[in-house]
Amino acid sequence: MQSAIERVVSAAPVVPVMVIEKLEHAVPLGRALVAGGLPVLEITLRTACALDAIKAIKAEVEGAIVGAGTVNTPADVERAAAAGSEFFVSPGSTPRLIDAVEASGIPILPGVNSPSEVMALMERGFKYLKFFPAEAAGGVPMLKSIGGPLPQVKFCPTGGVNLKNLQSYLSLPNVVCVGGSWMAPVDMMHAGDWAGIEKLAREARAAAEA
Ligand SMILES: O=C(O)C(=O)C[C@H](O)[C@H](O)COP(=O)(O)O
Repeated sequence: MQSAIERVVSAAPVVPVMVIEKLEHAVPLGRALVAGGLPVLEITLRTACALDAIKAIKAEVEGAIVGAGTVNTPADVERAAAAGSEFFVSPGSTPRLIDAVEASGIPILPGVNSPSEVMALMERGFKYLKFFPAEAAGGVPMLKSIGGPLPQVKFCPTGGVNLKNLQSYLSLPNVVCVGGSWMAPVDMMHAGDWAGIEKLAREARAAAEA
């Protein structure tokens, strides 16, 4: 399972967190992000059309690696798996959630923001975790501190990450990629500004590789 999530977190340095309000936005949004160099897509289960959006992007967006975010309960695991999610992301982690994910056979990036939470998941064999909410939970200094005693765990910081601070996270030895919603703004989706979203994705990728 950890090699499966490793494939996901290694595929792109920045993971767009997508809140899709209209199903017809899903495919053009996915295409814009992939064209901008961000193939790993996290579709949050926060909206009514999220599961259909996952299905549509998987069927129609070439090159996308499609995952579900906001996977909070065993029921979420079941419906996100049925929609064809290739990976899951959760804001936090509970034993019941992790049991359900393990039974599904689909890899997850579970959310944590404290050493005890990291250690609980290390006991279960996890090496890749989401650090959430990254900025509010201590940001770069917190990840540096966790990396002292627990260097074997790698993180995808998400929550308050943006074009300005992403390099400070990616330069840490225990950060493998970052996530964020800034390159998929809801107002640009409603305006159908897919070229603008592709440009934001391209900028994010370039900043991550600078
Ligand atoms: O929806 C989820 O499952 C989450 O866990 C939260 C998201 O990862 C953050 O909301 C993204 O944060 P921003 O980039 O600051 O918007």
